[in-house]
Amino acid sequence: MNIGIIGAGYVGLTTAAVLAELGHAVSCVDRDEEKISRLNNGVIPIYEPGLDELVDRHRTANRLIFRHDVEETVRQNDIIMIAVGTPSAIDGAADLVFVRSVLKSIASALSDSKIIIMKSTVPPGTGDWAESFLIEEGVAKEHFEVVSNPEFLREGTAIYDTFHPDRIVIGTHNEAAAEVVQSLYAGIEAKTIITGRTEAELIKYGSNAFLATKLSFINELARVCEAYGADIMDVAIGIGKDSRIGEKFLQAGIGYGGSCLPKDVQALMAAAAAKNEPLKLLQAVAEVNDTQLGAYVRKLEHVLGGLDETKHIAVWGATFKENTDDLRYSRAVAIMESLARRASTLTAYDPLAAPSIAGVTWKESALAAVEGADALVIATGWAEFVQADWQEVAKRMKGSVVMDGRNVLNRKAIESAGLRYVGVGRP
Ligand SMILES: NC(=O)C1=CN([C@@H]2O[C@H](COP(=O)(O)OP(=O)(O)OC[C@H]3O[C@@H](n4cnc5c(N)ncnc54)[C@H](O)[C@@H]3O)[C@@H](O)[C@H]2O)C=CC1
Ligand SMILES: O=C(O)[C@H]1O[C@H](OP(=O)(O)OP(=O)(O)OC[C@H]2O[C@@H](n3ccc(=O)[nH]c3=O)[C@H](O)[C@@H]2O)[C@H](O)[C@@H](O)[C@@H]1O
Repeated sequence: MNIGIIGAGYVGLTTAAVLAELGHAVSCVDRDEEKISRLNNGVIPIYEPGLDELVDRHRTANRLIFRHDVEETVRQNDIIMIAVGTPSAIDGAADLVFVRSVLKSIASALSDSKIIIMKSTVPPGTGDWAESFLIEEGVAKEHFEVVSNPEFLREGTAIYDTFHPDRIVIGTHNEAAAEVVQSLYAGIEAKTIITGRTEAELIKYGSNAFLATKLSFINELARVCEAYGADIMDVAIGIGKDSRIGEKFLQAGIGYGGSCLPKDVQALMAAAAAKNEPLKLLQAVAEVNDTQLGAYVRKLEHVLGGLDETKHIAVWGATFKENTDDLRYSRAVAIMESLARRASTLTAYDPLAAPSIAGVTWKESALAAVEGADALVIATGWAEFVQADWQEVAKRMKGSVVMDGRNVLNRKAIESAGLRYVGVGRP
């Protein structure tokens, strides 16, 4: 099938590459001309394991093309997939400015029958609104069908997740359109859920909100463990073994970040509030996440006997999690901003990113960053940090405190190097 994907970000690029691999002819369009010209020169603008190889193979075989003319892409393809960003507006609601602008382009170019797939995460009711919007813009109803088809991939494992989804959700009551969308994914083994458009939109928000809830729950329980001298890692294993709860997403840490969980929690709260249904539970989920980092900084302060201009802190990790170069709502960046205001020296290292943060000096390696440090904070769970040479770290540090903000390190290896291990919610 011919598919035009609008938006060459994490979701657009991954979906484009996977659909090309499944045998479709894919055009991926972005209004960012520089991004498109880089893509046409074989430069992938994001770090996502496996994406470059897949894109390169299909681009050179002409199954995947990159362009910046949205209207022309709409004219030439039967299926249009919207994968543009839906960031938070000031009040936390999803800002649909990019979606609206894409719909305008679609309206100006649409003349024959199209299926318009909403891949972007959008609030409940957006599909209905998009349909009305296109009709108001003069498009005949019989010329299009808006279908919700939310995305559940995680950054860092996006290709694997897209080939092996837990489920494919298709939101439309139009059976023919549902069949076409389902056929796009032929070759992927997954349960397909065909439901209403608004239900599909809420499945996406509900899933991210539930994941965030699980994380704030375990992070709050980690505080209780800390107060009672118990180990949250053991407690999480014991809880997760109940198959009704599940073991995943119970890793306590300095809080969740990234471009989606924080924004989608806020957007669902805003959508609910707009219908006079305030979500108290999600309010608490966000609050726990917002305060998790402060609790950890206070712990560092306590362990060091004060956090002042005499202290040199090293931080490993800048991205919001490992295996990505994405810095959006990174808790690692937030911890650096907080520490830089108080410590005398802050040195940092990340394998992929070095954002400009006042007071932070970036080093070329993990070991260089710990030179002379009183304490080391692990803010992102990169494998390189987990496998660090702790004897060498101990030699280079001035102090001995290793703060594991992701509970990923091997405590024994650290302690046998003479260092002091401090996890989250661990004695
Ligand atoms: N990043 C992720 O892991 C996931 C994201 N999502 C959702 O997917 C959507 C996209 O997210 P990302 O890929 O992270 O976004 P992104 O910000 O990485 O990329 C969006 C792209 O859309 C382009 N764009 C914006 N307006 C345009 C227009 N009018 N015409 C053409 N191109 C336009 C931008 O230039 C940008 O390259 C969001 O709604 C997000 O919530 C869903 C699942 C996973
Ligand atoms: O809508 C989205 O964009 C995506 O949001 C998340 O994916 P992602 O943001 O890529 O990353 P996650 O793996 O969910 O991690 C989010 C944050 O939670 C943290 N986390 C995750 C798991 C855990 O056990 N503990 C924990 O602190 C991570 O370090 C990270 O900061 C969801 O997991 C995806 O299913 C969803 O498609």
